[in-house]
Amino acid sequence: MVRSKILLLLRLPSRLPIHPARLKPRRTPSRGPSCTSTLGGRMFYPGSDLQDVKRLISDEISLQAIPAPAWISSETRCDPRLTQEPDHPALNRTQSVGRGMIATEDISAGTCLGIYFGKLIPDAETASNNGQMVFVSHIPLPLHSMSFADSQVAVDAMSAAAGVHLINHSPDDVNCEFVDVLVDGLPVISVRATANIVRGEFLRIDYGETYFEADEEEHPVARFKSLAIDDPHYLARKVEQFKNTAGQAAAPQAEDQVQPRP
Ligand SMILES: C[S@@+](CC[C@H](N)C(=O)[O-])C[C@H]1O[C@@H](n2cnc3c(N)ncnc32)[C@H](O)[C@@H]1O
Repeated sequence: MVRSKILLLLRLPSRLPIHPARLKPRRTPSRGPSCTSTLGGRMFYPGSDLQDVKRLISDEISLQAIPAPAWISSETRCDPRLTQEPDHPALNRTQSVGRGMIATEDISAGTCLGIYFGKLIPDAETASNNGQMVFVSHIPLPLHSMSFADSQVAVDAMSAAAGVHLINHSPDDVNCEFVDVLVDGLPVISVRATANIVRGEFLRIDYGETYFEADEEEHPVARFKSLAIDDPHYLARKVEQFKNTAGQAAAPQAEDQVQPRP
């Protein structure tokens, strides 16, 4: 069975079924676009070589094959009905969990929402440095990585403006999940909707039980819809956030909640 796992710059999540080690940042030269596999005319894994891909699609790994979605060659490699929100509130509204991904239209359960796109990192690099993951991107930005547990080949998700690597964590009440699939014969880590998602709803995915360590607190994330700046509730929410920051407790407002799905 192939298991997905997520790795973050500077820290490996110990909650997911992956190496319980920390990701050490290390800049190494890119190996260049030697992979000949393409999707939509673009290099699928620009930093990988063909051997990496062949190993991943060996007989040892059997993955469900899905047709290439229309958005596969887009910059974000995700459903165009998803967009980045710069400020995903935590449930108590005094904190934000950073950027998040949000649906701009209703999306049905089962939809492939995007793929975890990036460079393949081969065994030698993932296993190096006493089992600690190696950060192989030449881009000095915080990157997110996922890997196929059985293959030990990781993917550095390059920081596109938006993409499924920006989906925030929720321990329960998720509306999507990680799934390993083959797209046009290439193994990818995809994100699939597990429920009907309504317009304006934040995506919520389970990173796993041991992702958050002492240095980073896990917050229940809001199921709130994002509010447009001209929404009558927008200003009220900002005022409430300001008050909360000043130390006054406030409970979530019912009108902001996404309606329960059937
Ligand atoms: C895969 S990134 C998600 C995108 C991220 N919010 C950003 O702006 O880049 C994972 C990081 O988002 C933040 N995050 C996501 N969900 C969270 C949650 N429920 N509680 C606290 N932090 C969360 C944490 O900083 C975590 O390390």
